[in-house]
Amino acid sequence: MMSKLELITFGRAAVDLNATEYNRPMEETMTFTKYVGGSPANIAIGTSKLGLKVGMIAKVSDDQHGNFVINYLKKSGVDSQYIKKDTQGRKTGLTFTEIKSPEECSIVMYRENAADLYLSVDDFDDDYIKNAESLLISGTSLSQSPSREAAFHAIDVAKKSGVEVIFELDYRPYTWKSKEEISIYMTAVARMADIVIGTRDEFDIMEMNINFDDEASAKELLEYTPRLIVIKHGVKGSRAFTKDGEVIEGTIYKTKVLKTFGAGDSFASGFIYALKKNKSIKEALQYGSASASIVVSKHSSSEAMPTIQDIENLINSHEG
Ligand SMILES: Nc1ncnc2c1ncn2[C@@H]1O[C@H](COP(=O)(O)OP(=O)(O)O)[C@@H](O)[C@H]1O
Ligand SMILES: O=C(O)C[C@@H](O)[C@H](O)C(=O)COP(=O)(O)O
Repeated sequence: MMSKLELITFGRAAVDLNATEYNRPMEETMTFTKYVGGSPANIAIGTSKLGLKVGMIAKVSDDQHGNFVINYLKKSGVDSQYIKKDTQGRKTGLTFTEIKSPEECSIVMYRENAADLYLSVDDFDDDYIKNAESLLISGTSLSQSPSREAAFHAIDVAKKSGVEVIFELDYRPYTWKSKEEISIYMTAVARMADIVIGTRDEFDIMEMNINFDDEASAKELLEYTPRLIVIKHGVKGSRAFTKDGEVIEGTIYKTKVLKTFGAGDSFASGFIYALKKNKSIKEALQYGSASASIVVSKHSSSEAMPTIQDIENLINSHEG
């Protein structure tokens, strides 16, 4: 029997096509390099590379792109038995990235009829979740049915079995129908989760621009299930808030930035790994930040994920 999974990520496994030529708009970019992408897939790869036992629940296209994603996840050590192939011809999502300058990056997602949003409750076995330590849900999987119901079911199974639920807000402005819908579903899951991670902008979207303030956002959620809220602020770092009123500041490791995307998924990977290894929240923020610093200096969001040695070398080189 397989040993217990420490983490299952749920949702999008897709393809990133990152501009090979930097410092130009997408209109003028002629070549792209292909990587596995999709926030939950990136986090599965990142945490697996750090040494956690990780599985993923996802749905990809039944074609060469789906094969590429599954093969890469397997090669990265991610248990892929519940990465299903869509039987109705739906496609693996594609993300094209533009690197105009290290500070000016953007992404264009092709997600019409994306296979991951058709992940359904029939695509996985409840026991798979029951036997894991943690389940990571990405906000995008809530944007459309049947993936939305599948996510709520997965959370329900996790909660009934004492499996920790981590919610990565992962807001993408695709496939949602209205601001109210985003807020309703994201808030419902955030209130049920044990740990919530998101950028300040993502909290603003979830809250429909009510708080604009980390303390207020954290206070509101900490009255429900969550024990830990992490609010990220890009180059300004991050802040963690605990149920017993602790506020922990996370700083950044300055680096030569190649592109800005990938920071969130690598941060989550380092942060979750450190928590699993019983590091303090302060240390977990350092691991997340070091991991992100390494990934923003490289070309991809998945292949660039650091090893534990890379992260600890970076942290140690700044000690004192
Ligand atoms: N330019 C950067 N240089 C070094 N670290 C960065 C940089 N941008 C982000 N990070 C790190 O990555 C974390 C997450 O970045 P952020 O941009 O807030 O998330 P997201 O990528 O999800 O939008 C930050 O809290 C910080 O630790
Ligand atoms: O999540 C996606 O589908 C796209 C990602 O694979 C892409 O690399 C990206 O945008 C990463 O973003 P971030 O980690 O949230 O900065």
